Amino acid sequence: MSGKSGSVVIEFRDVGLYLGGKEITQNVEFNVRKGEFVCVIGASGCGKTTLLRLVSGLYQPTTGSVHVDGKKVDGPSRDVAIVFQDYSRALLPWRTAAGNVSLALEAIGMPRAERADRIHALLGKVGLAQHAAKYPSQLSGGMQQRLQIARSLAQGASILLMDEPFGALDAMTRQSLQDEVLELAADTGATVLFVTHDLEEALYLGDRVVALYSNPGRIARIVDIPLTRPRNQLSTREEPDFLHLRRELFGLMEEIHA
Ligand SMILES: Nc1ncnc2c1ncn2[C@@H]1O[C@H](COP(=O)(O)OP(=O)(O)OP(=O)(O)O)[C@@H](O)[C@H]1O
Repeated sequence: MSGKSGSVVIEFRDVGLYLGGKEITQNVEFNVRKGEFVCVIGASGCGKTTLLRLVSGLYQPTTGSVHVDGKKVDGPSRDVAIVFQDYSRALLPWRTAAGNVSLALEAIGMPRAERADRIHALLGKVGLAQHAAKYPSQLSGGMQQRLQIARSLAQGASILLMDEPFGALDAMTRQSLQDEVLELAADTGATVLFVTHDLEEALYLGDRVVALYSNPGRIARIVDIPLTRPRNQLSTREEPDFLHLRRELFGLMEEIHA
């Protein structure tokens, strides 16, 4: 299903950003709705990560504004979590899976007596209930990613920002993690803004794809992805709509690079 009709949760309102005297983004304007999965693509250095930093409050726009749940972003918020590519470094190695989730609950001040149930429920939600006592080094990459997501949910985040999370992985692992993320997003109702270099990954995952021009980063096109869900690594990638959109986006990226 594409074109989610929920309320708008992320709004870029004519966002411009200068850093160190350089114009990094210009006139960026788009919305992401509740539960939507939006992918951002574009050449290296075009400002994809910058958009995530603007949503997470790590950067403040020079002009325009970014809003989350109708509120102007002016710093980090618990509603928004960044899922890092380097799973192993994002988790505390000396804490078990349960301990890593507990940390987020401790941070929001949840009393100890309530924590165990909540940890169990969150680990269950991401399919790690049987691995609560394991340390991150004993978990696969996919499990570590799910643990990061459980921790994000524990902190109360309903918006996940993912920055090329599968960049360094082999094709098979990448595909299985793509499916895990889609399943988790569907199960939790999270809103996802996902940065990738990979056009086909963007098409496979997204409800919409935002393609950026470089220097400065600005929107080239926003494309709806009307492919049915759940998606399937074989059949979705063979659908005529997928192939058509792939051709269209490749053409667009060639134009952008020309
Ligand atoms: N703190 C900063 N000061 C000055 N320039 C910056 C800063 N942070 C990012 N930039 C510049 O902003 C531009 C966009 O960077 P960004 O990391 O958002 O691009 P990207 O599209 O995510 O790139 P990649 O695909 O290579 O990760 C780049 O030219 C980068 O050099």
